[in-house]
Amino acid sequence: MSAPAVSAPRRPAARTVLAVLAGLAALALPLALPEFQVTLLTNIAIAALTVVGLVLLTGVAGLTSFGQAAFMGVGAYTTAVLTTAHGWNPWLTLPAGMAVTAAVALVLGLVTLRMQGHYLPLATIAWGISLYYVFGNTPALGGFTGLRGLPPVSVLGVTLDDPRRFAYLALVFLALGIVAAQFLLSSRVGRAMRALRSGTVVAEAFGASTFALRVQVFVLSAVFASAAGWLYAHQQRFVNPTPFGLNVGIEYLFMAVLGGAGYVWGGVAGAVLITLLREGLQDLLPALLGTSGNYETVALGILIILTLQFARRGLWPLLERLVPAGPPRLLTRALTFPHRPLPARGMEVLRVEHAVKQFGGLRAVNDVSFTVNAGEIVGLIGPNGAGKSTMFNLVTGVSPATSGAVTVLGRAAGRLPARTIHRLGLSRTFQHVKQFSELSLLENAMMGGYARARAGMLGSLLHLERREEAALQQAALAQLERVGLRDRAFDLAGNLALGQQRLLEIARALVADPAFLLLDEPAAGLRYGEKAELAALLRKLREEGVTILIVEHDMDLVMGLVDRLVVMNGGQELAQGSPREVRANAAVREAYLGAEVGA
Ligand SMILES: Nc1ncnc2c1ncn2[C@@H]1O[C@H](COP(=O)(O)OP(=O)(O)OP(=O)(O)O)[C@@H](O)[C@H]1O
Repeated sequence: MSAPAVSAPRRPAARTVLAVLAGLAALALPLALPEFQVTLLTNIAIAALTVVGLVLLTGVAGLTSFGQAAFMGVGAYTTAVLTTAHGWNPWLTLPAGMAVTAAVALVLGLVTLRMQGHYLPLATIAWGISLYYVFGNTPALGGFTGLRGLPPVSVLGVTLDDPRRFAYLALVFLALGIVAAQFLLSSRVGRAMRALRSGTVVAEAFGASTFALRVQVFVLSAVFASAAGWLYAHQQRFVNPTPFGLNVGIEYLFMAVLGGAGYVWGGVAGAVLITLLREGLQDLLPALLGTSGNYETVALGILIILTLQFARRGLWPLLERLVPAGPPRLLTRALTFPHRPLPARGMEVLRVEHAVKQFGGLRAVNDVSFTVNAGEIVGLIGPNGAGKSTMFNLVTGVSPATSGAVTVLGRAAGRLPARTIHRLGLSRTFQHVKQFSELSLLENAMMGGYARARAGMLGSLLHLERREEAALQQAALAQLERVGLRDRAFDLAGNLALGQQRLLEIARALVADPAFLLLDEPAAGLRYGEKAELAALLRKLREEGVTILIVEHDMDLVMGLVDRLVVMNGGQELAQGSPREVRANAAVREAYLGAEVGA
């Protein structure tokens, strides 16, 4: 698929038309439906609001939570207590509930979000259960019988005590939640959140604090649930612990999974489907089976298993395929990012002194020392297992050296995290490409500019970072042009051949405007012509003053490109020098070069 012309005259995209129709239907439904179904519509909107928050947390950032219903409970109980016991106006208890929920989520998040793998979901189950019993066992919260007599919400003097009016309030909340979530996902913070799903390495390599991001998205999703809890409390005018228990939390997760946990509209679709199915099956199944019981829960369980089996990404991507996306739009009004001042030619950019990296009994890097000066291209070569990638990890802050010293751009890298080293001016590619295949080339490249922009989560939710975003788009397009991928900018990265994915990684690294570029086997998978273009690009970067350290096995490319070489073998430094000196070195020829590159 080639890039659609950005300036082409636009008709409204099919998806926009459908979204407008959905909006109009939502406006008409509270008036058109019988009252019982209007309440069902409100229930769907409330559930969908919670699930949209869960999509951001679970589907986008990859943090599975079974405890969202408990956060709804915090919002619901806060408004229940403040309105009934203290006479607060519900419009004041909404932000109060959000603040209390955010505080609870912050504490829980700080304690649990460092956990990896299965431990985090288990922790969410633990506090989901705990909060339920806190609600039920606290006399001031009415115990298991709950609190009643909550006042109705009023808007501009109109009391929303009628289900039809209340449905509009719930729909407005849901619409705001959907818009804010979409805004967030199309921002630099949203892209970094997506990167969290595949671990921390890429996000940290481009300057994001992954722990801070995890905490932020966790708190944000809890705040979505809190707003839903406030709605629920004022819809029912009564709260008790039952709707905030673990089984309800699990059902919200099912909604996200069924609809499509990676998609905001998938979360909404899941909430609609499960609520309607539960309602429909509750009557239908006992009639069919001739006996009463909660058979609808069994049926929904089977449906979830089938979804996990046959449509892991949920139903939304299947629906999306039916409706073509509109032409991509680029932002226009961009601010200007300042260029990073480059170190003066010849200044030391990297100093590695007696570096050792020990893995158990293995010394992957064993007493290696070398320097890289500004404006040079230095090649790090050696046979497989020589320790080159391990050395990259020491320099980039992925893992600290066991002993020895690494100084990058004037700072002792020691135990600095990768994000801090990146912000000094170092940018990198990976030996095993780390792309986000569901994002476009443009979005992938824009990730490289994370540290150049400032907007945080709040600014992104409110779309206040558009000029910064436009600047990131421009920077990304310029670098895609440089690596020859500009005309595929709107294609999905997953459609690229391996060689092109490597070029995309180089573009992403360049969007950061680096002073020091580390390339890990950039030519692997490239065709002959592409390799020549890569070499020309790297020479051009050197002319511009960028310093480059390159690990590469293609000796034709390396020998014609680099100023100096560092040769490693078995974790040790075997030789250093110009390509000519290294070619002539007998030990290097024996260990690595062999006869193929005769002196
Ligand atoms: N995290 C780790 N734990 C244990 N051993 C490791 C780890 N990372 C690397 N090693 C080992 O350290 C040695 C050096 O590996 P490294 O990947 O740095 O070599 P390399 O020169 O990059 O090789 P290649 O060219 O194949 O990528 C290998 O024996 C490897 O198995």
